[in-house]
Amino acid sequence: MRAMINADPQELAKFSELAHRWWDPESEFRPLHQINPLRLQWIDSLVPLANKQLLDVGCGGGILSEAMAQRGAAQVLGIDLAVKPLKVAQLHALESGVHNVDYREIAVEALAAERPASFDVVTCMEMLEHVPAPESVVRACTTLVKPGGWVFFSTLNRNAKAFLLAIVGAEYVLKLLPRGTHEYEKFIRPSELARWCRDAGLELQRTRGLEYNPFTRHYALSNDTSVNYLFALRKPG
Ligand SMILES: C[S@@+](CC[C@H](N)C(=O)[O-])C[C@H]1O[C@@H](n2cnc3c(N)ncnc32)[C@H](O)[C@@H]1O
Repeated sequence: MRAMINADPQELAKFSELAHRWWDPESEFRPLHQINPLRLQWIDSLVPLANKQLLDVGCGGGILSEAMAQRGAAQVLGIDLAVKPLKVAQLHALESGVHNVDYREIAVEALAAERPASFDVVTCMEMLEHVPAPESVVRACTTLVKPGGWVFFSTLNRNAKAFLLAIVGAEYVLKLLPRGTHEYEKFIRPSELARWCRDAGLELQRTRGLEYNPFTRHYALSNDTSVNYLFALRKPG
């Protein structure tokens, strides 16, 4: 019997369908391209990535995985369950001549059973709001990181402002994202994510918000976690 996989096939199909545009900075993936230098810089400032073993969970087309590899990581493994984005990621790394990144189609829970305590840093960005049981992803990421290592999550908060900005604004008014990209019920309050992390055995170190300015069309890190936010956590050593 096949084990139950913690994934929504419609979500995976959605990302596969758009995969060929992943690296087009003017496509639906423009927001990921824009936030990438900000999150990369923040992560690298907390835990210098050079010579580290990194895991990027829900890596998609590899925007963050490849950037972390280029920062000098010893090795980056990007995993996802959508096949086409992984192929795009692989091809892009080949074209960029980046050799210290690998991609694999495997559930994070399965990798946790295979390679516990193997990574210095685990990143899982903009992914938790697309899975049926995000707390299971949090537990698996905790298993995968070495004692003393760091885990980073980013996701969307669940409140009226996030609904207005991340769904009505981004999908319907500004059309930054295709309609149906996000489902409000799957958004996660910081208090919920903090509880799952605590229960898994992670200690919260820092929280940052990500703000979008529709006039300048730019993102910035801020203290406002009401829409998009990031957590930096550590597994006790
Ligand atoms: C919005 S994209 C974010 C991609 C990347 N993490 C980034 O921030 O640049 C969400 C990704 O999560 C992946 N995803 C959704 N459900 C997943 C699951 N259950 N396991 C692994 N990846 C999943 C999708 O295929 C997609 O690549």
